[in-house]
Amino acid sequence: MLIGVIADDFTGASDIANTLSKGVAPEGGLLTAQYCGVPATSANSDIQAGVIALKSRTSPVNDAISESLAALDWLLSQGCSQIIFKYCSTFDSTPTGNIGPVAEALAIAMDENNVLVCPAFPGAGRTVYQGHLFVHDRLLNESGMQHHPLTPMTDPDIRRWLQKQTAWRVSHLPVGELHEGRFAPRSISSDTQTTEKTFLVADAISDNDLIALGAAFQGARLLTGGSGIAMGLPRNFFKKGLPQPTKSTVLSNMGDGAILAGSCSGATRQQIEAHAENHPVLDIDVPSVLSGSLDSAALVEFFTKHRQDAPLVYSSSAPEIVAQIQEDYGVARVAEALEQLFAETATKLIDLGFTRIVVAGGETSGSVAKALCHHSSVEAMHIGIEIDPGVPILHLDTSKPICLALKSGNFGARNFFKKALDMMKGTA
Ligand SMILES: Nc1ncnc2c1ncn2[C@@H]1O[C@H](COP(=O)(O)OP(=O)(O)OP(=O)(O)O)[C@@H](O)[C@H]1O
Ligand SMILES: O=C(O)[C@@H](O)C(=O)CO
Repeated sequence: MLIGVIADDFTGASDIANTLSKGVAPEGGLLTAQYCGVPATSANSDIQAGVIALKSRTSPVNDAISESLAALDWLLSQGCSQIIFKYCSTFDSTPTGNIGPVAEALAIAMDENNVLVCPAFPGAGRTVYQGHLFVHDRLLNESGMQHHPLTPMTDPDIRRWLQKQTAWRVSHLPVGELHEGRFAPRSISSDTQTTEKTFLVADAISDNDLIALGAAFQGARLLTGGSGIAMGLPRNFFKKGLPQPTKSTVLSNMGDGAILAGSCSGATRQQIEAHAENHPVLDIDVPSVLSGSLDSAALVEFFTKHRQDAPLVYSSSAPEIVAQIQEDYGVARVAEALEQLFAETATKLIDLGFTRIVVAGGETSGSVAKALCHHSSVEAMHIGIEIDPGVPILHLDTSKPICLALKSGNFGARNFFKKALDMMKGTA
């Protein structure tokens, strides 16, 4: 294993696994596997990039640090020479969040003093300019992310937000300097290294910027960012003579499909609306879930009844409704109840012969993927074709074919759900 990734959620993990697996033309990418948590056993020897999916994005700082360090130990023991800490391209965290503390802990463990920070993912509209994060043409705090149920992003200046989470110095690598070629390959970790512990927030407004950063940081043992930061990294290994891997993930005899949406993000809500135009959908009544009168049996009944018709069940609601529910019942209690409901439902569906499961939302995907991996006794998922930017088909490493798509809340085109199920069947 050459590159190891510690991802703070499951959709983010499949996003960066997709980037590493695709690489950039002409060389392409690495043979990549995604793991549900820290594996208990060693990776297959042909795997070149390993992505450990944690569910630590909203965990307390100390828990996130210890899980991330355990992931680091495993990745280093598999031979990785470069580690990426993957967080969200919208830098999802709170002022007391764990991105800064986890990055610090990993840097200390790896003896790195200057650590890159770059959430940019231009393919999904996320760019960093003058240290500020944009989602398409809006600043982060005007993009809808200011209403996120768990991590409302109210400041677009990544330097200022990160500085709230860390005592390390936070500095800036302006895109102008990158364009002027002032970051010659390999120069960053040698020439500009300072002994003062520093996070370098890098601008990146295009894929080319990320590829240039990948070349400039090829000597870095630790990088942090969104999935875009991995774009330029496989090339560094191919340039050193790594042979291109053979990849084969085949879709055949796939069973019925189901869609579970727990994301309240704008894009997911529009995708649900689009899907509802031609497919059966069920809106979960959250208070009934909390009172115990609505459970996974009811959802399974709905899915079974409509199993041929791409059925979708969702809890997603508008920000004001989510805020009210959270005020009435508590943020954590609602999240836990819904995530458990989705996870239980998904495992029951697998037992009933469903083999294509699409999930929307990072936290929601985390509970569903963990439950399915546990249920099927697998640790690894292989990376298949990309459905929409940042969302690949994942193949569970089981004897009977099971595919998953874990969609980040704001990813995907309007017709994502139908497209995903069709692609998983091999008919799109
Ligand atoms: N109607 C609702 N009311 C309150 N909370 C909800 C509701 N529906 C979902 N949630 C919770 O909100 C959280 C949504 O987070 P999740 O990570 O799944 O989606 P997301 O943030 O849109 O996705 P991503 O992290 O990929 O951007 C989950 O914990 C989910 O259980
Ligand atoms: O970076 C992103 O936007 C996604 O991979 C993600 O982490 C959302 O949960």
